[in-house]
Amino acid sequence: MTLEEARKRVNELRDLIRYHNYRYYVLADPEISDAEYDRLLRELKELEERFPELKSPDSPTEQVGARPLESTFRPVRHPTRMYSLDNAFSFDELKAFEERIERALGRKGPFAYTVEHKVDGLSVNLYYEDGVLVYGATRGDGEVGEEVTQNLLTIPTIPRRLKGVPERLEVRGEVYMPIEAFLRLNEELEERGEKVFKNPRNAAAGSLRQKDPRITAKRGLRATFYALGLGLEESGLQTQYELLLWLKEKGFPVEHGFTRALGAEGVEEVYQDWLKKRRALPFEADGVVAKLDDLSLWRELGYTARAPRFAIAYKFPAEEKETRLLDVVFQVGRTGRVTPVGILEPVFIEGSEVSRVTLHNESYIEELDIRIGDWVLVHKAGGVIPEVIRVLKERRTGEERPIVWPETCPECGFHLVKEGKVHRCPNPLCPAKRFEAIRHYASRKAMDIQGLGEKLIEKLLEKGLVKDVADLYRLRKEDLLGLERMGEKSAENLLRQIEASKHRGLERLLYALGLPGVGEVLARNLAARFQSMDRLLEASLEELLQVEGVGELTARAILETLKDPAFRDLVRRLKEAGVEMEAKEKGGEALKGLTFVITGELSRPREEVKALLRRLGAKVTDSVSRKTSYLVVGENPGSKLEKARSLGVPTLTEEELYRLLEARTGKKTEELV
Ligand SMILES: NC(=O)c1ccc[n+]([C@@H]2O[C@H](COP(=O)([O-])OP(=O)(O)OC[C@H]3O[C@@H](n4cnc5c(N)ncnc54)[C@H](O)[C@@H]3O)[C@@H](O)[C@H]2O)c1
Ligand SMILES: [Zn+2]
Repeated sequence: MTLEEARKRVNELRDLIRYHNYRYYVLADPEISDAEYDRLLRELKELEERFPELKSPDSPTEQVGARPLESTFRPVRHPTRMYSLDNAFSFDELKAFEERIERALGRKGPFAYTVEHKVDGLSVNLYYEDGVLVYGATRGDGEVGEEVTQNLLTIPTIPRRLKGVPERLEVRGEVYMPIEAFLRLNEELEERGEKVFKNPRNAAAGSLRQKDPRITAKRGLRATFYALGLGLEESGLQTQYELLLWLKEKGFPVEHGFTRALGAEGVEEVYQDWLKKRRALPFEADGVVAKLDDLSLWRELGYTARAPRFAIAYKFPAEEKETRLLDVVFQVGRTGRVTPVGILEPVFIEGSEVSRVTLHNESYIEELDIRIGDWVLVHKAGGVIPEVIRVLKERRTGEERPIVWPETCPECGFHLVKEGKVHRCPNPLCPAKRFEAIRHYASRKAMDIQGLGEKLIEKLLEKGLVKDVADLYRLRKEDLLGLERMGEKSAENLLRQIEASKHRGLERLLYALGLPGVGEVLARNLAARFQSMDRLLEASLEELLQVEGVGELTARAILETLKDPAFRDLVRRLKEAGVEMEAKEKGGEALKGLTFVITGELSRPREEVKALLRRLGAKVTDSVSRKTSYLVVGENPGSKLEKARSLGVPTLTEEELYRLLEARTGKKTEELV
């Protein structure tokens, strides 16, 4: 390659990468996979190394993320710069990283590292002064980010006040969307026929940068922290390991798995171990991060324009394979929604065969512009979920056929109804709905009826022994013995399992009944709020909206189901069968961990309010301190108000207090006192 050719390619690559940076960082809507992006960046890096005269400080290889655009958010300059991380994709590259360190320090390894999960989210910087959170911001281009304090404050685990910390402190970490919340959000979007998010990282970025923090609040974001900016020196910490423990002690959520390892070999061992356990994580991890443990070495090594020299991201494999879309079948789910599923020519990806891939909904198909017969690029999102990255349109022959939605339900033949971009089977007795409903009800995280597998459910439905989940409780041994391959013993076992499932509690029952949009977490939140099925059946839209994690759409859909006579009948029959309908976790501690102080006159006797707060698990004290969670301010407040203001303690009017109680307990204040 001549210099001129290299120059041309370098310019092309820079343009391309800048475009993808914009899609990824600014729009949170990438067009290509991370692996494809990484390949472009790598090619650029290699060219710049081969032709140093082409290096330039404004090359994407020298930059972090992207400078935020003019937007609704206030730009903030970070007190100290934020960086990205260099990557290693193999053990050899990891060793090369350690060798670079050896050369730079003029000392032989192996060195001690702290190894952490590389949580796939977006980095944020929290800035505290005198222990009080002043603002939180995104990384942006490392120098200037966007202030997103209100949105960050919807994450309940982010501490607002700290004790015993340096006067000026920056705490850095990752905001992410747990996989469960991500799947729920996408299901909600699918139900609405809207565009789904490609992965939890984009969903997190899109959710954190919402104009309306109330929307952010419904998205269930979480955060984990792992670094300090300002304040690191003053903290007196010696190692990264200590730093993580320190963060934890100060009240920050810290991803728990972190560990120490010696040398590249030690890091490799942790990596292999975590790679195996990756599927069990509640969040998506795209690799591990190894950081030199000894912080004094950080000072010696310093940073490149883009990344620290003392740390490396060792990425998990992200295999991508080309294959063909052979056909599309249509599946009917519990809610009757029809989901297109792509049938692929089987390919092996990261250890298992992939032959089916969800195509989500009509919007998704339109956007991908995918046709039957197309060549597609496929990977496993998060190492688990097969996903089409892109259609290889350049390989089209003209023989490809558009995907045609069926007019009728593939299971029962009912005419499908179309609501916006969502196709639905309106038949309440559709067998697909029944099968799915029973399978879900019996599943491990729901009522956990072991032994009630798919084959058996099919047989029970075929023989007409059950029509819905309530019928499970009417099964007798004779019924079961009449089934193929069902012995005395397994029949008895199954009946015992069914019996045991009566006592799982409201939390599990709500999940098991498959209320629209209600996953495990939401089921628990609903149970905590309403405590009993009877209370939930009477819930209003407003009450539902107050439950953490319930969005407008979910609330409406839940309400509709609760009012549905068929649902009510099902609940009645389950109750008659002896299925428990009370929450296992009692809501008596709705205010646990909070400390209140009251000033001024309230509309109720102060003692009554105090007693109420205490009954709900809160502490009530007489003077305002940094420990106070809220100062309740009545008429003619005293000096406590000033004190609270000077300490940055949040205040509540009486009205606001009652709203808080209602939100936490799901009960009107009148019902509580
Ligand atoms: N698909 C696309 O079009 C596209 C475009 C731009 C970027 N990307 C992806 O984004 C990556 C670059 O993004 P980046 O600059 O945020 O870097 P990165 O994600 O490769 O790694 C750096 C980041 O990791 C995060 N991190 C997570 N856990 C951490 C821990 N325990 N310790 C320290 N940091 C931790 C931090 O946010 C840090 O900034 C690329 O490698 C690419 O995969 C994709
Ligand atoms: Zn049907």
